This record gives sequence, structure tokens and C-alpha cells, in this order.
Amino acid sequence: MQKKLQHWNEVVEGTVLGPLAQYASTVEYDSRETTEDSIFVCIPGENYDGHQFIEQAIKNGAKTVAGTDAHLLSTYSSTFPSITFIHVADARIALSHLSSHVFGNPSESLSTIGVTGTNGKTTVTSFIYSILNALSLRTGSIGTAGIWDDAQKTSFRQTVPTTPEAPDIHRVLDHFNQKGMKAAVIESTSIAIEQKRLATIDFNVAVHTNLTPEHLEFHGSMENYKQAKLKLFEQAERAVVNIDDTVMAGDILEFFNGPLLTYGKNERADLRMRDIRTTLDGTSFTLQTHEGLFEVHAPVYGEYNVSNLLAAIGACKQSGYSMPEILSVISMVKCPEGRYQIVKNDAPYQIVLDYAHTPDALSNILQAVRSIPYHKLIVMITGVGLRDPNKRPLMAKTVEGMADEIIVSVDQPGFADRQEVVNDVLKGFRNPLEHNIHTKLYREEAIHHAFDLAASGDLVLLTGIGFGGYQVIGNEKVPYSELEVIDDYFNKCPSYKDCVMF
Ligand SMILES: CC(=O)N[C@H]1[C@@H](OP(=O)(O)OP(=O)(O)OC[C@H]2O[C@@H](n3ccc(=O)[nH]c3=O)[C@H](O)[C@@H]2O)O[C@H](CO)[C@@H](O)[C@@H]1O[C@H](C)C(=O)N[C@@H](C)C(=O)N[C@H](CCC(=O)O)C(=O)O
Ligand SMILES: Nc1ncnc2c1ncn2[C@@H]1O[C@H](COP(=O)(O)OP(=O)(O)OP(=O)(O)O)[C@@H](O)[C@H]1O
Repeated sequence: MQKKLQHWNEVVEGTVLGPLAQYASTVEYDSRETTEDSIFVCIPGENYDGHQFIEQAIKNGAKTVAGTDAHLLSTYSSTFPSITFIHVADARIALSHLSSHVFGNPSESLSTIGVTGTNGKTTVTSFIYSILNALSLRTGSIGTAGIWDDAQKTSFRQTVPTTPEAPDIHRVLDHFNQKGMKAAVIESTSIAIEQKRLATIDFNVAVHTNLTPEHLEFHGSMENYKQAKLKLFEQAERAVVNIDDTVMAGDILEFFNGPLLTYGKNERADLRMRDIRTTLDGTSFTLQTHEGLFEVHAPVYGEYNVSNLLAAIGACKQSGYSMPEILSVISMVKCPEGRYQIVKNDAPYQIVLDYAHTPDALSNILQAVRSIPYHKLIVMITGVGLRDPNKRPLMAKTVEGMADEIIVSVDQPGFADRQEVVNDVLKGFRNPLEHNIHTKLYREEAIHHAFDLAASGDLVLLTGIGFGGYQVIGNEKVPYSELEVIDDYFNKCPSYKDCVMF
């Protein structure tokens, strides 16, 4: 792509030094990725300040550099008179505007749906994606489960776990346009919103799931966390709000002026779930709406997933579909990998995998599995090395008294000491020395230990971040596959009965 960046002041607010117009092919925030005619935007990070890499970016071909350090940019402008330097007040805002511009403002040609909330973003995104595609609206999705066009997972590299950096989002949206997509569902994390990765997107619909403590190491307080999520609704035309969430729903209802749909168990909900019944192949419930009552059966498990389903139904309604149209394809909704995933193998006990890594998510999945018949419930929980240490003991508090055997382990350790992470989790138990509490420092060992403890008729629930293809150890992404770890156990013990302790 070759595009002339003219009238730069219409794209970003700032002061230009050097040539007023330049050819621009891509926008990069990493000097190592810059190529001929890139725009390089200097972002301050945890380890470095992007301004340190201006020379490298120029050496690699960057012709435009945007940053916040006026003095440094002015000095470089004298050294490199053929390069355009743009002094901006906010590098992340500039990154978003330049990215959108260079890729031809691709979000404007798509119907965009942003999904935010502490838990359920990936699931709701996947539900909306399946419903809209089943209704023949060609839809792509962006989030923790990867980047999907309407047919398949694309090969876009995910440099950020959930919501990509602005240049990557606009590159993907441009690709969606070129492939003929008409809509895009975007998981919108609070960190991404705070870092203005989505700043230039005017969402057609913003969807809220819930708000419980998470990412406090980043936001500093629940209030900041909530304010970050609320910003998504300031840039949306229509909204879908979980009225059962007491933390954030009220704020949205108060300030949002556009068309809004609420959902939940609450009797005031526009989309209200009643009479929820779990069956072997999913969940049945009555959906009460202003248009009347609908009997719904969907291949999802757990009350929280019915709530996620209502969020998706609300988003599809806000996208212009009628209730009968939406419900005609509801059997096609798909849960993403690792969200209440039932492992199909020959073990004489049931194995359920779930991504729950917050106390709220853990509490929900425990409630959901406890509605299924089992002999003994064996649960693996984890402390996450990379995230808020204060959350670790809360995981123990949540599972205490809810399972027959509990195995505590570690996820995504990063640079954290594994034993310390486990010890932090253990602090949440009233008696960490209880005979049914086991500890294993590695997720693989913990899973195998859970199977060692299981016998016929039991249910093994493995929670935590076992999905996404890797574990972050130190600063390396070490490949990890939950299903391979499970297969290893059964391959090593083809006659598993010889391996179990009971
Ligand atoms: C912890 C964190 O916020 N990291 C972000 C940060 O990286 P960093 O602080 O390590 O950056 P740094 O190494 O100090 O470098 C500063 C800048 O210099 C650049 N650089 C660096 C070296 C070099 O040689 N040349 C160069 O240009 C870097 O690309 C960067 O732009 O700045 C990078 C560029 O903007 C981000 O991509 C990166 O997000 C990483 C990938 C990340 O994992 N972020 C997480 C926290 C995140 O965003 N998570 C949310 C929520 C997930 C959830 O809810 O589960 C998400 O949306 O995924
Ligand atoms: N609506 C919900 N309320 C509470 N817990 C939920 C809800 N939906 C899903 N969960 C729990 O949270 C886990 C993660 O779900 P999901 O991946 O959809 O959320 P997420 O917001 O995308 O999380 P992440 O940002 O970490 O990827 C699920 O495996 C389930 O245990």
C-alpha cells in the first residue's frame, strides 16, 4: 500500500517539522517493525521510551515520526531534514488516528460491535459472531480467541493478548473490508480503551457484560477501571447493558442517550431470562421481551452463559435483526475454546475445562458444574503470576467448601516465583493444610494430579489460563497446549485404571 499522508493536521493534532506531506505505507510503534515509508510513533512503555528508537526507525525506512518530546524531535529534524516529525500531545491518540487514516478509515465501512466487561467478552463475541454469520451477515471477530473472518481463523499475528494495538486493528479491519465482511465484533478491554487503541472507532453497538475487580495493577482502582470501560459507551451509537450488574450498569443507564437494551434476570430487563433448566445438550429458558415470551434452547451451559447469550441477542437486535430471526439460528452459537469445554475422551470421569481466572468467573463455573450429577468434584485453581497478586487468595476463598479435592497451581508465571504465587493463593483458605488441598507448581503436574485423584463418576474441573497456545515464563511465550497435556496423561496410562490411586 502506498498512500500520501497529506494535510497531516487533518489527521492528527500537533506541530509538524520538516516536509508537510510524506508517503506512508504502515504505522508502527516498534522500530524493529518499521520498513520503507513507515510512520513511527514513539510510545512510552514499561521498559523503554519509543523516542529512544527514532534513529533505528529512520534507518529502517520510516519517513514520518510522531512523538511527544518537542526538543528531541526538533533536534532530529535538523539532522534528518527529509523526514517529517510531528510533535503531538498524546502519542497513543496519534497512533490511532494515523493508523485509521493510513488504512483508509476501514471501520467506517463496517458495522462495528464492541464488547466490554470483566468476564464474558470472548464468549459474547463468539456468540454474536456465530449468530450474525448464521444470519448471512458476513462478520469477522477480534479478541482473545484470535482474529476470525466469517470462514476461518486468520493468520494475523496477535502481539497483544486480546485487543490489538491500533495499527493492527485497522490492518485487520481493512482486511475484513477487502474480504467482503460487513461487520466486525471487537473485544474491547479496559487496557485497550485506556490506551486509546480503539479511539477512532465509532461503534454501532457497545455491549456490557459485568464489572468485578481485575487489572487493578494497571488501573490502580475500581473507579478508574470502571471509567475506562465506560468510555466505550461514549463512542457508541447503541448500547446493550447487563442490568444485573450492580457496579457499572447504573452509570451507563444514567449517561447514555442513544437506543439502549437491558438484559438479565432483573424484572426490569428488556430481555429477561426466566425458568432456566439445564439439559444434557444445553440449557432451556424462557425469554421475556416486550414482544412477548419465547421458549429458547441453546447449546450453552451455566446461568452466566444464558446471560452472555442475552447480551449477544441484544447486540443482534441492535444491529437490526428481529427476535424470530435471531432465535431461528440460536442453535448455532458456539462457545470459544476453553469456556465450559467438555473434553471428549474415554476417561470414566467427566473433564471440564474453563478459563475462569477471576474469583467471579470461578464462582460462576463452580455453580454451573455443581448442577450436573457427579460423585466427587475435583477442581484445579491457579494463581496468575502476571496479574494482580491480591486476586490470588480470593480464588481459594471462592473454591473453599465447593469441591471435594482442590489442586492449587500457577498460570502465566512471568517473572513471579511459583512457590510465592501458590503461597499467596493458599492464604485465602481458612486451613491451607486441610487434607484435600494439594499444591503443584506446574500446571501440567497439577492436571495430572487431578486425574490421579479422580475415579469413576467424578467430575474434574480444570480452571485458569490454559488456552491461547502459550504460558508466559520469564519474558518468553513458551508453547503450551492443554489438550496435549491431557492426552499425555491418558497416552502414558492407556490402562488408566493402573494409574489412579483409588
Ligand atoms: C504491559 C504492557 O502494557 N505492555 C505494552 C507495552 O509494552 P512495554 O511497556 O513492554 O514496551 P517497552 O518494551 O517498554 O517499549 C516501549 C515502546 O518502545 C518500542 N520499542 C521497544 C524496543 C525496540 O527496540 N524498539 C521499539 O520501538 C516498543 O514497541 C514500545 O512501543 O507497550 C506495547 C506497545 O504499545 C504494548 O504492545 C504492550 O502490550 C503487551 C503486549 C501486553 O501484553 N499488554 C497487556 C497488558 C494488555 O494489553 N492486555 C489487555 C487486556 C487482556 C485481558 O483483559 O485479559 C489486552 O487487550 O490484551
Ligand atoms: N457473564 C459472565 N459472568 C461471569 N463469569 C463469566 C461470564 N462469562 C464467562 N465467565 C467466566 O469467565 C471465563 C472467561 O470467559 P471469557 O473468556 O468469555 O471472558 P473474557 O472477558 O473474554 O476474559 P479475558 O479477557 O480474560 O479473555 C469463562 O471461562 C467463565 O468461567
